[in-house]
Amino acid sequence: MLELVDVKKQFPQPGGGTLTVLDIPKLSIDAGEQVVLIGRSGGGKSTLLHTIAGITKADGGKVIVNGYDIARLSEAGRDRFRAGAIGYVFQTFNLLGGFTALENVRLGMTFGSGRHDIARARHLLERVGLADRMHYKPSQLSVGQQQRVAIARSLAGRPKLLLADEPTANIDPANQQTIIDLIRDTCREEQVALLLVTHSMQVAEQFDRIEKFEDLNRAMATASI
Ligand SMILES: Nc1ncnc2c1ncn2[C@@H]1O[C@H](COP(=O)(O)OP(=O)(O)OP(=O)(O)O)[C@@H](O)[C@H]1O
Repeated sequence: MLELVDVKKQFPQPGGGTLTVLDIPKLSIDAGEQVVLIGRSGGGKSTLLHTIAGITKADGGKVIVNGYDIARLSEAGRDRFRAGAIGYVFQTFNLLGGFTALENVRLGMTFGSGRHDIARARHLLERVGLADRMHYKPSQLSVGQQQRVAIARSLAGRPKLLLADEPTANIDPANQQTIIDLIRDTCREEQVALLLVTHSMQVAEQFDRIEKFEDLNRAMATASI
């Protein structure tokens, strides 16, 4: 369902020169598989997730999601493809502050199917335990509840792949495991493949497949001037 081949990404640096952040010969994830990615801070894990999602365009190589090489698509094409095939859970949730939980989840469907499936939005919010908070805005929700809305939104467009970038980084320890369980269980139920980045070994050890970023990536973020 996901296959990366010789994916490269460089960034021009503010002080001059270029930083090679990604040089990944190969990474594959099967349909419905759950993979955890660990690695040192600043190594390029978020850049990898952005590249898989098509938020960032790879400089070279293939990023094949569901049979399509998104590295060959235009920015608009990547945006459309992402909306229909990929869910994303951000560290900082990225909810729209002016909209309720239900509206945020419905907006997650807009680009994918072009339809607002209100029943599905409600179902997802019920699934993440927010049946009684659907009409609350993000500022009226706890941080953990906001992340639950973000999880519901990420699945709204019926993605085949969910990318979760340190989804518990801003959650208090007592609620971290609940969020991890929620992501893993809903992915299983919806047969969504999962690639989850974490700094927590306690979280990583729960996965059958642990990938170390340093083993995947030849670049190791060394600057060349
Ligand atoms: N748009 C950009 N322009 C220039 N450099 C960038 C850009 N985006 C990321 N970088 C650099 O790429 C490197 C990798 O960043 P990235 O955010 O992918 O790391 P990370 O592994 O996700 O880190 P963390 O675990 O701390 O979140 C960093 O050194 C960062 O400064």
